[in-house]
Amino acid sequence: MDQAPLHVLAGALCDREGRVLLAERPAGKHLAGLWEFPGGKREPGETPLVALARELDEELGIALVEAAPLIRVPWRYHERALLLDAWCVTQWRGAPRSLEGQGLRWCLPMQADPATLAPADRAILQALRLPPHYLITPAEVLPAERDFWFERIGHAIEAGERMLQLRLPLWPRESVREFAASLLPLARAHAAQLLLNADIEGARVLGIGVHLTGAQLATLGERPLPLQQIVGASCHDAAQLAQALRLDVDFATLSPVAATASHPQAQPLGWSNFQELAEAAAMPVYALGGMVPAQLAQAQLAGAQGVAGIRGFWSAS
Ligand SMILES: Nc1nc2c([nH]c(=O)n2[C@H]2C[C@H](O)[C@@H](COP(=O)(O)OP(=O)(O)OP(=O)(O)O)O2)c(=O)[nH]1
Repeated sequence: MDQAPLHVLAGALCDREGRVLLAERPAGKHLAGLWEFPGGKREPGETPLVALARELDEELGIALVEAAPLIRVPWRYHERALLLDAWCVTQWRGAPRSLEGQGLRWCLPMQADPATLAPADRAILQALRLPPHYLITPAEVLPAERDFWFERIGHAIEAGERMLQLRLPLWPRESVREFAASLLPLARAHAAQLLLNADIEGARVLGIGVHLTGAQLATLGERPLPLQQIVGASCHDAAQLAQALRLDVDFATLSPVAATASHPQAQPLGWSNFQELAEAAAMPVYALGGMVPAQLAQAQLAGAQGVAGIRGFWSAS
């Protein structure tokens, strides 16, 4: 019989400049030489926060003051199953120093190289990088409405939205690419991510992200873009989330959480099914379907990275 997974705490110390502290796993330990977030195994009788505070004290000589849950990543390294429980540590006392001879370095999450991290930490890095909102354009937008939507998306980016999917099924593919290219300078100036729906080749050429459809998930054999370009995937059940993980995507949307006008025939998941699926997925998951930005706190309580949406979001931004 499988043993219960090892419960491992990981603390992402976030400083005022938005940098996080990475530690090198010491020689002789499992995954030696790879970078990780400081932490370690929970001991019997400890709560997660007590275990995290102890590890941060032992490894870095700091006292934990404030931390919030970030993501829980179920992972398996050969025979070793673990639950990597990552917290965002926003306040501590003392200056972190290497007490176990481990290398330490501060870096912005966008500048960390995922290939140098312990494999399970890629999901933590994505959770640090990805924003709480994911906006998707309404499917019925016509090519004739281009200028209106150019302005609308521009306003959303200027208002602070950081990730947008261009899903424009009524437009010729070339027009969507041209539209994305024209939005890119503004998006880059604000560090906002643009994703094309399904158009892997367009995303490759433009150097932007792609959001994979369920049909693409089923047929692709590997991640379609380099790690520097973001890849999302539309999922509706555990099998699709598992396939998204095999393809090494950066995040998934899981839908429909609630009844939604765009997919009236789909059976809503509800928050409890959403939570079960999101917690079993080793990647950030956005709640999609009938969502409005005001549901962010509820979605995060259910283990979501954030909320994604079409109608409820454009009216708000
Ligand atoms: N601490 C930590 N461990 C991680 C991360 N990512 C990741 O895959 N792991 C794995 C590596 C190990 O298999 C396991 C944690 O073990 P550990 O060796 O750090 O635990 P510990 O500090 O209690 O060490 P020890 O005294 O038992 O040697 O989790 C991470 O970001 N932080």
